[in-house]
Amino acid sequence: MPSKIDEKKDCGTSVDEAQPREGGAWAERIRALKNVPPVLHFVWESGPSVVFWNITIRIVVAFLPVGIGIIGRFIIDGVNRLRMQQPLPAHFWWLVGSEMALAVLTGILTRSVDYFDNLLADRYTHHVSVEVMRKAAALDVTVYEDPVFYDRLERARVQATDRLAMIQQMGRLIQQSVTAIAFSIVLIKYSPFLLLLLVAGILPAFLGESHFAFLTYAKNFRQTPLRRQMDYLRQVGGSKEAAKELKLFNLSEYLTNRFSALSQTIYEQNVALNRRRLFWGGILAIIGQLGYYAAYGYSIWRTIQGRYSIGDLTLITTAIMQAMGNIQQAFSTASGVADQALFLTDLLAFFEMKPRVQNKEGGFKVPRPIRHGFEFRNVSFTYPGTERRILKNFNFFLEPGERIALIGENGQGKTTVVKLITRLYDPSEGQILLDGVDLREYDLDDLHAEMGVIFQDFMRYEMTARENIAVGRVEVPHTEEEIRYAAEKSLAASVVGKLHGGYEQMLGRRFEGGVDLSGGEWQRIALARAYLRDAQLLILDEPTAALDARSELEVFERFAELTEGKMALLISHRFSTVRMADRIVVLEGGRLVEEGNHSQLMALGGRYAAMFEMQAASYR
Ligand SMILES: Nc1ncnc2c1ncn2[C@@H]1O[C@H](COP(=O)(O)OP(=O)(O)OP(=O)(O)O)[C@@H](O)[C@H]1O
Repeated sequence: MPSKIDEKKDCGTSVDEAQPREGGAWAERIRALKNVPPVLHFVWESGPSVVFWNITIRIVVAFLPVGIGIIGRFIIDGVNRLRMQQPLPAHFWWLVGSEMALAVLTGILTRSVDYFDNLLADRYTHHVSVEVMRKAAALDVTVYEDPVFYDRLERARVQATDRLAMIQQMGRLIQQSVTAIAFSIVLIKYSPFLLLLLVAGILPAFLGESHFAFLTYAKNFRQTPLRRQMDYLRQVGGSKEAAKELKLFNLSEYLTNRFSALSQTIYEQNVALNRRRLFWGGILAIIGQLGYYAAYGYSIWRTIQGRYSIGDLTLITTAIMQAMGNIQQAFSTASGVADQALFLTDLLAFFEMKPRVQNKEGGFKVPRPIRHGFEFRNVSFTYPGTERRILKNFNFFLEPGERIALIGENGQGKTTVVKLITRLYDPSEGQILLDGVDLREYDLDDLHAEMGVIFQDFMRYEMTARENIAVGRVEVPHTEEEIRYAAEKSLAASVVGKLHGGYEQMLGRRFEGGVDLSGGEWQRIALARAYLRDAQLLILDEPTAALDARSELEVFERFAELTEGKMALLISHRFSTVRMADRIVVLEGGRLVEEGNHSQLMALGGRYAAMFEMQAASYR
């Protein structure tokens, strides 16, 4: 049976997956270079002064080998003069001292470059990770149901945290280019032909390297879904939640085999590519060597002819080696940067994603108090990327001071109503009004601030008990009394009372000293969050399912007290709770089919009465 997710084509945001194809490699690579400027911008933003010093020192370091080479030439020619019975040139020992000073300086500055590289990488990782988290938070909940988005988010996360190499490469590219240019100028001074020989030798190797770097990227890109599956299997295999089922259904072996099969596929693809790279890389490297020896042979020949001195030959040899080494490295670093830039396609695409649910600039503040309440006017809704209409011309209102219970069998659209009233989604057709004004006209943050919502699948934060309650309202500081009051109301106080560390007790098992709670206990803690919010609308979506009947009754008695004068929307399958509502709304097939209070609906003898009787009978 296809899952909900399988059915989706597009979920909330336009995620156009530009799969890199092997054929379009070069065009793709050149296009990817447009990613470099925005990334440089990120790098710059992470620490302008660190970037400045990094580049400045690298440029100084880049010139040092040229200086050392040129001084070396004079030293060698000087010594050679002795052999020809001539005196040492003036300042000879100064030259030796300067060469040594430059060597020492190179050592010091190279270490400083490492220091600034690390500093910058840390800052960049921090900066981009924070931006990724902010962006992910700003996107619709819809995108989290989209596997394409997940792949992209995962790649973006890796790209945000794994770019030390890229930062170093960019710096090195500058340094290598400056050194290569400086030595090339030295060579051109002797003979342009030398430089030509070098470039001819190096170019094929560069093209080969770049091509394979792209293929590696394309391979990694294709492997992302496999890696996600592997991560999932690894996570399930080691998770606390799954441990019981894994043992009892004997699933561990099955999961391990699936993991191994995926891992093997990835391994084989990697080996195939690495073999090709080894073969072609080797051939192209030989061509490079030929270029070097041709230039070397040419200079020896000219020295024998007496056109170059021994010092010249030494300088030329150094210059050839350094120019060749640096050009080669600069090419491969540039290719590395282009490759990294391709990876960054995902990061940048992620940053460009736009949420469907937009916050209106300068939107209205939610009235305090709300006067007329919420109204669903002919609302229809289809989840993005699916065909089925979940709500069909749904009409419904919720007035101030009312407590409404929304009931219906599984999958009738109750939670969907909550998602719409909280603007996690916008209706496909029709309107939702608050005090007669479309919800979309209100400031989204302000709207959310007026709602206290606890969903069926509420979060269990692996934080202290206090923090688990306090996250209900992080916008403003709260007092100790407020936390305790919320805990009293939700019955969480008795749970906290039993904890060794009280409100400071770490919950969950992930961190040291943490203790786990039962489902019902977690639920009470989560409920306290809703109570902590000074919201005008409280929504509880089956929040008490894990509570025993007595606790649930107690929670709702308090709920009734607490919501006095506020609006409350309650979803529950327990009729003992539902009957306490001022009005009960029955949903079926995405439509409102009955509404009224308990006695009215019982008197009507319709669906509500039938469902109520069915549940009552099961208790008899
Ligand atoms: N994100 C989604 N994408 C696509 N379809 C969805 C999504 N969420 C829910 N649905 C579908 O919408 C229908 C209504 O779901 P909803 O969660 O609103 O039902 P419900 O009445 O709250 O059910 P329950 O009592 O089981 O909680 C279901 O058939 C469900 O499969």
